[in-house]
Amino acid sequence: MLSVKSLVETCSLPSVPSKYVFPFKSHDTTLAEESEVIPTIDFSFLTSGTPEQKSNVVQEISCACREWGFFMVVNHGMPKKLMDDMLQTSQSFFDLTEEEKGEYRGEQLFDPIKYGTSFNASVDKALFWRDHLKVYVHPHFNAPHKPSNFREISQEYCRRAREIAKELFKGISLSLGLEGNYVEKEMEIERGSQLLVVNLYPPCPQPEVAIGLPPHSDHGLLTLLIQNELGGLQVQHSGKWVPISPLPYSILVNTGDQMEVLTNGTYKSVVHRAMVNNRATRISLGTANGPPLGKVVQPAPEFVDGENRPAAYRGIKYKEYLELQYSKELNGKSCLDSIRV
Ligand SMILES: O=C(O)CCC(=O)C(=O)O
Ligand SMILES: [Fe+2]
Repeated sequence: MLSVKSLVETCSLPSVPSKYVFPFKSHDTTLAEESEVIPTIDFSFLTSGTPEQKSNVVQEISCACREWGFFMVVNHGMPKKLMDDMLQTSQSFFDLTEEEKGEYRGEQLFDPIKYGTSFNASVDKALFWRDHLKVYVHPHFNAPHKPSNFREISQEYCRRAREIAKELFKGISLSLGLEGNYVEKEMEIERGSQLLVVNLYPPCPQPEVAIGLPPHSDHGLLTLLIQNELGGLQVQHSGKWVPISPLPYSILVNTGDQMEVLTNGTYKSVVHRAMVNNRATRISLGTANGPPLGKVVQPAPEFVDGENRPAAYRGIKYKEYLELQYSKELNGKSCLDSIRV
């Protein structure tokens, strides 16, 4: 199937082709007040703050996870140049010819490197205004061989993103009143999976009728996301859509479905979507940090209490959960709903 980038570049489209028209409902356009902003977490307090600063930031993580499931991390130590280089080499990947990128075209969910469009075009009802590159980067590192600097840059970027995720897992564990290494140990993060997802949203002639990514929650434990200067991400909060305008060089973080299952719903995954624009290409780059693919994730005993609080989800291998998500259209939290007890 034609990539959106090729569609835009080869045909001068006056309007969006009908298969890209997204069935928005009227309330889908309700935006939250501008005063609604996601919490900001100062990462440096977590790693090198005074005991008081650390305990405050753990408290802030607790509120952010309970009330939002989405927050912006600053002072995270990821070098700015590395963030710029990562976005740049990702853009260069999409700038390769379709023939060059075609090597990585595939429909198999667990292909180590997969270039494509939409989400799963064989089940998506409407197509999404989005091309993507998905690379499994941990525990086995993979990278496309073009552009030539992609391997080196993405390896360093993903390594650092994993380090940041590990510290956040510590903060999250403490915020749940557990030992700092709880999530890391329980979810075997040392050999856990990390999936790099690059989203390319070319300019769209009718941004109000198409969507980049429909409302969905992320499948993993924790997603770290960066983007170029163009907005488009919106997070669902108290029934309204909150547009996200991240500070330059901040990292957006959100809790995913595995976190909701592990904590038996204490920390929920959050629904978000990507809107498109008619000005320029937006690029976003996420790393989904999860347990090993073979790990069965189920509500942990710490969050289950007999009949007072029974397990609300059935245990399922992370790999099978990914298969389940890929077998249906991407639609809010429908995948998580299907494993609710
Ligand atoms: O493009 C964005 O801002 C969001 C991307 C996203 O939600 C995802 O890749 O799962
Ligand atoms: Fe997402």
